[in-house]
Amino acid sequence: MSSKLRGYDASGAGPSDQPGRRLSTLITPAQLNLTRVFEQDRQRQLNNNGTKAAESSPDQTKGKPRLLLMGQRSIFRSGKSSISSVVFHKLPPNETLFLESTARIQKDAMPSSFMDFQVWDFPGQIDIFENPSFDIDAMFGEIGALIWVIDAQDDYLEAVARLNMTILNLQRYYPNIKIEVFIHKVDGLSDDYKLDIQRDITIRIQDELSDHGIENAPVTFHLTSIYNHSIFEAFSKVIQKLIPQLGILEAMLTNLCRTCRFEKAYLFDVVSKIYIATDNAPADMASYEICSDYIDVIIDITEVYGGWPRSKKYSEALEGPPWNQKLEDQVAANCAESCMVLSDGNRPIVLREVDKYLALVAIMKEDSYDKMPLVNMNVETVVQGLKEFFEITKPK
Ligand SMILES: Nc1nc2c(ncn2[C@@H]2O[C@H](COP(=O)(O)OP(=O)(O)OP(=O)(O)O)[C@@H](O)[C@H]2O)c(=O)[nH]1
Repeated sequence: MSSKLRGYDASGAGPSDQPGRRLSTLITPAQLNLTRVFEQDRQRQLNNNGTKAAESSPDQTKGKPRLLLMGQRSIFRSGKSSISSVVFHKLPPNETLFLESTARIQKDAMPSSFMDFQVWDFPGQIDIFENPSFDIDAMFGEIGALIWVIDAQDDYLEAVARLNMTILNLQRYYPNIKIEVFIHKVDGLSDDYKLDIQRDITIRIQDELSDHGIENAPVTFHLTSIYNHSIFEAFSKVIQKLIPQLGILEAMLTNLCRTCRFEKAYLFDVVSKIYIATDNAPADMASYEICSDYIDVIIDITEVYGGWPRSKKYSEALEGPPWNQKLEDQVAANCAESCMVLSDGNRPIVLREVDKYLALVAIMKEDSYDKMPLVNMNVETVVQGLKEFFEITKPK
């Protein structure tokens, strides 16, 4: 894995003048274009949300996208707290059996995530539209998405009716809010039954909305369970909608896959294992699972072996002859990278940290392992590009 590949052009044209570093001082046309498009988008969003909402939101939450987890009231618990605990706090799924019912709104900031968003978990028994003490503007003014959780193993008619009411209320004042319906706890249901339920719920919601003259409301449906990767997949899709200029990220990964002959590449938020972008090849659950499990392996190994303090003497020995180089110059990446060959189908899998939150994970094609130096060069260039992308688009 060691190399001195930095400073080479990914096209293979030969050494370049350290593109990553040069770009940080000179602004390229691509950077200028991205900055301009991003600013236009931000301005449009501000206008859409209205200034009143922005003014009334509490300071500490300002500018941070917010995911609201809501679901049906009654004694049946749809699984909102379980979802948040499994995805964002690494709680093993079977330990959610011991979670207590949520009594108050739980506001959970995600400082160790790439986007610094918040997750608000609403108690099932609260109906915010019936309760005048809730400041609806503050709640929905800067919202990223509303996630409505329906328990598929229970009678869902009441949950669907309440969701319909919520959508109708929101559509009047906040037509741009994205509503993500998680048809949850689908583990243990047959594939046919899952699809039947999804179809039934979709029709009920669309019929109700069109009865009220609302067509094309931004409502999306996901089949989820905490007992498999479907919940991460669903959250990935939700988060992707919040990323400005996602298309640019996807184009970068698609190009990377083409030049390096990767089967699939994902950009992961390491802590939550949500993927925030992928290339344009059709998504498939199996490759996502392999890549996400690989992140777990790397994290476990890092916890055991990584980041340990080396004594000065030991470091000097490593940096001395025959290498005569600083440790950080002896590896391609300062932070972390790793590669391992999967035994099934001889497909190597490669992981490269982008920064402390993000990692690029890709599955290579069967015969591409011998092209590793070229692959490293291309990956390094894309990583520099990603860093610049997030520098330009980070909230100001
Ligand atoms: N089979 C199955 N059970 C689940 C799943 N997700 C959550 N559960 C179970 O559902 C029960 C209720 O979960 P909670 O997360 O507390 O539900 P909640 O919606 O937050 O409930 P309130 O806090 O009362 O609003 C727990 O016993 C979980 O183990 C799932 O995907 N599949």
